[in-house]
Amino acid sequence: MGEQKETLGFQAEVKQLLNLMIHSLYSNKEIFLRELISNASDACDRLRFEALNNASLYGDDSELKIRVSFDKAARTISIADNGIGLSRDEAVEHLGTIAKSGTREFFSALTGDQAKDAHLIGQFGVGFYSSYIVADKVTVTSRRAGLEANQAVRWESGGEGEFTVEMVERAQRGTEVVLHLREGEDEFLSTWKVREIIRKYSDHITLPILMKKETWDEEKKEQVVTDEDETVNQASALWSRPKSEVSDEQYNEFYKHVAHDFENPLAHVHARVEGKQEYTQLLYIPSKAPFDLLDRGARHGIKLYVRRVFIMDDAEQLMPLYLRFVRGVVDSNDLPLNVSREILQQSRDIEAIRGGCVKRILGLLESLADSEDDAEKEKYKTFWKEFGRVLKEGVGEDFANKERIGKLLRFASTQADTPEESVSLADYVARMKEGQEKIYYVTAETFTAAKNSPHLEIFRKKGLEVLLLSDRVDEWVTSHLTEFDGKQLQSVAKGGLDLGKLEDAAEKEEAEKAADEYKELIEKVKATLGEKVKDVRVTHRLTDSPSCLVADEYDLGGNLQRILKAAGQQAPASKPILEVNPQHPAVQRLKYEETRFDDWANLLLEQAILAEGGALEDPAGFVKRINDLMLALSLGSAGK
Ligand SMILES: Nc1ncnc2c1ncn2[C@@H]1O[C@H](COP(=O)(O)OP(=O)(O)OP(=O)(O)O)[C@@H](O)[C@H]1O
Repeated sequence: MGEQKETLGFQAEVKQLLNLMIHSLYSNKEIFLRELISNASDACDRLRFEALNNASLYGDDSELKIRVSFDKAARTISIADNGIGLSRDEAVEHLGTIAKSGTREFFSALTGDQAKDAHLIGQFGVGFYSSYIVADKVTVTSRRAGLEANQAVRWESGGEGEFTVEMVERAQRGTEVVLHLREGEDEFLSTWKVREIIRKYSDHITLPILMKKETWDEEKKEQVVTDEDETVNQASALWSRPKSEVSDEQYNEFYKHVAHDFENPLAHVHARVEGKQEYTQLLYIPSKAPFDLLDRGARHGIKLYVRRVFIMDDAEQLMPLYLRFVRGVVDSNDLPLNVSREILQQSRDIEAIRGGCVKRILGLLESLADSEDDAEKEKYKTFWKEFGRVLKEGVGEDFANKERIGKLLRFASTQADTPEESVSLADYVARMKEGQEKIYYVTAETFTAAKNSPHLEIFRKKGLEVLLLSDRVDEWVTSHLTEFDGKQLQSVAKGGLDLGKLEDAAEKEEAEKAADEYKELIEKVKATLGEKVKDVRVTHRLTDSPSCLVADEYDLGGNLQRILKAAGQQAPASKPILEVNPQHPAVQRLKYEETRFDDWANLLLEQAILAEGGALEDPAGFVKRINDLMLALSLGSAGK
């Protein structure tokens, strides 16, 4: 003991968040209670988990509960739990900083527009700091499980940049958060009001939430608080109730608790599985992607319970990475209570449960995607916009479900020519032309680059649809999903273009003639470009552009090579094939060019590289060539 009260500063982000939160969330102020009860419940869950290996942490107090009370005279409301508690250092760390993944993204997404920012804050997680919406001072007194009574901590702050901490005595383990209400917030000093809020937002909490009972005092002619406890919530695990007894609102509130989200989920599935493995699953798809969606190391959202006892958060073995956005609860009847992460990793039972969860989620997505109902269909669109990029990873990750995932994919295509990803592979196949055997796609770094790719010219001319892929992960998708519904997926920028039955005899003949006629020129270009290309040939793909690059059938495409390079990975160097268009005047005149043949040949290559979004090895050389040629042309015309 004897440690002096210390004053410390909040991390800059906390100050900013507090400010924003008080203003943007005021219209929703009662949620502070939900957040504090949620934290109290998490703290009890954490204690139960640590106590699995160290039962002495319970001391003589093993009935976990949450108590909400208020003091009218002092104008305070208090939320107390006998969970894991906080040590001094933990209080300083957890209640003074934000240590979440996605923090940077969150702050850079803020707009200054209150309505929009309220949304973002909700998505980011409001938690403990939401106390300051209604309080102008918050006092947290806490004793970590396992520490002595004199090792408790008192944290206090007016939420304006600084907080104090000091060591104090506390008889019981756990945390009490006392809110000193702001002027005008007296509505929270009513049993009736507080009970209503708890029932609305926190009914699903599995621990009892206790309040003192109130009765009517005849003499005083008013409600008085008695000494008797009553449990305000149902305090039974929501997922263990039959579906018919759970309302949509209850499902939604439970979601907000498990997912630490502010908004309603997009959809949920609730099922009891019987048979070899018995378990209950209540799984949700959020309506918004979290800030750290693309971070494959970010935390997962499934809580594991065994026979209603909380075992762990973030049970990554229960969901594959490509479904890392799913939130919810799995409650097993068969796993041992002392199951650890290590055991989970090798458990066959877990594998079966995980397989069941994946099927359930894919089924839920299919039901949205295939629904006749417009609202459900709209949900699938929202889902795809938020999480499509991640679901795509599944094509390579989950071999067993590859086909099902394939059906759920949505792409942009030349059909609408807009960036909106709305075309399924089944839609594409249904629209395939008579005689078309393959599903064609192009990959590029951006939608615009894909849409304007010279490789599409012949496809546009013939009215053949091409999928326009511009996500990085699309390269991964197409390398794993090589077939759909018996049709091969074919890059329009790879290999020799064989349009098969789509080409008529006259076109074939003309192409052969051109190849013959240009043989000599092609050889000359090839000799000029030397090591820069793998081959040069006459194209079938172009109608307007003079040249384009293609990758050999089994080589990496240009886009993939650039992605790998940007990611600092060693890509096997493969050289492109240059295809030139004999219909183009620039190619035709090359037949007669002598003095500047080298410049022209290089330009054919360089513009093809630029058109597909590549970088030139010698940009200065390119600029010089362009200028020389422009000069030569203008001199030529001036001389006329
Ligand atoms: N009642 C409590 N008992 C023990 N620790 C607590 C309690 N309340 C908060 N904490 C600690 O403070 C941390 C910060 O809480 P806060 O509510 O700000 O964020 P969070 O619960 O981690 O996430 P979110 O913001 O998404 O709710 C918690 O992660 C926890 O470690």
